Amino acid sequence: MKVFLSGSIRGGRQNLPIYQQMVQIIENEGHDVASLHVADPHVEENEAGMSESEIFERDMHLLDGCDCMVAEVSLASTGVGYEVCSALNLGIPVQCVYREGSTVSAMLLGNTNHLILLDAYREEKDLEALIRSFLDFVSGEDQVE
Ligand SMILES: O=c1[nH]c(=O)n([C@H]2C[C@H](O)[C@@H](COP(=O)(O)O)O2)cc1CO
Repeated sequence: MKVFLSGSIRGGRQNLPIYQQMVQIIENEGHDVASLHVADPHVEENEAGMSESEIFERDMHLLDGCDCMVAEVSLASTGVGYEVCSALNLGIPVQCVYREGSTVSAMLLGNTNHLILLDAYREEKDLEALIRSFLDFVSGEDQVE
């Protein structure tokens, strides 16, 4: 599957190691991350030559080609919120993961859309099982034969 990883950029980069770990988890499961730039420590320098609309169009185009989204929502990021909402509007299933105790928006926590799954993790090591379970569910691998 093609997976869109969504994570904060201008909302703060302090969780970059978590985004990098998420890429590893998704790739180890045999899937492709369409938005590798989110986990790139040099994303802002790399994209300095792109206009704001080029960044927006590139991401929306990438999202449109994805089977699902995994979003890290521990930090408040306008772009992540926009991407989650865009995925839901496109009918793309979204897993939102966040560290326990984070201040997560009610627009996510209170969202009853059947395509959104919210999963809190206590430690980074808990992420792998959560993400793997979501990817298996979306790809249909956990369905009874
Ligand atoms: O330079 C960028 N490149 C880019 O791909 N994005 C997308 C991907 C991220 O999942 C999300 C981050 O949004 P924000 O920058 O508002 O935290 O938006 C966001 C920016 C900057 O807003």
